[in-house]
Amino acid sequence: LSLDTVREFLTREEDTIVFSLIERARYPLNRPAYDPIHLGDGDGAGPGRRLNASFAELFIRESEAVQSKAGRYQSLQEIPFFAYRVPFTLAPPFNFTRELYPAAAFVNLNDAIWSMYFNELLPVLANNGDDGNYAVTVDSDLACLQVLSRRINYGRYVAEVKFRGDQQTYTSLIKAKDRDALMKLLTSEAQEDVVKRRVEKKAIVFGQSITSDGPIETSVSNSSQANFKVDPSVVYKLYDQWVIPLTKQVEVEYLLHRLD
Ligand SMILES: C=C(O[C@@H]1C=C(C(=O)O)C=C[C@H]1O)C(=O)O
Repeated sequence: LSLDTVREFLTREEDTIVFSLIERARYPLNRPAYDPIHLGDGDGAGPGRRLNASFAELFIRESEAVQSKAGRYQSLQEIPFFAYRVPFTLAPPFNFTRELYPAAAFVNLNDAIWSMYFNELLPVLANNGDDGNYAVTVDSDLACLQVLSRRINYGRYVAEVKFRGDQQTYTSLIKAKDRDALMKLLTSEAQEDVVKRRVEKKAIVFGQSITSDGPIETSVSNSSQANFKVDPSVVYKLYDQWVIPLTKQVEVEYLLHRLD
């Protein structure tokens, strides 16, 4: 684990993030998938009874339960949005290397990622409309949520590398519980700028229609503005306002538990 290898990991996740956003943007908003479910008469639940969950939430819970049973969360890189008590895994056993400090490994911002995704990102990602394809739609939401969670909560690994690289300074700031100073120390504005410009470019390159003889666009021109499968400025904004700030928040929370 080095700063180069963790940054390589984050760079590769950008590809998955851009493609998962492209997939979600294919479908209209499909609002009923996100409304609380009302059970009808004759279902045994009483008339108009309201389940305190949406179709999207039920789908994600059930999907995660299967993946939990299959061992997805045996790797600390993966963190589910819901807690499952699954006593065994169906997967072949594997001894994952444990790079994280055990008492800090639990840190994650899945709740914040969940509400950011549904309240802020989804409304600008999907066009209004309803085509009834609820299962494939929320399956694409799950793909987005899983990769955003993995990327943002990977801040734990970034923080571990930075801690090991400057143990003395970090240790005194952690002991002083000085969040602001920790945030400042782990921030690299130059790196953030590289990340944001690169991910916007990936949205431009990955999100255009490819023809066998035409050129590949690498920037947004007036003629191409409306043609991208996901708006490159939305992807830039996603990183600028949420992905990077949340990753840094994970880093700070992890560091605050690094000496526990
Ligand atoms: C992840 C890092 O830590 C911070 C967060 C960044 C990000 O989320 O992309 C980029 C630079 C740093 O301010 C890093 O240094 O690479």
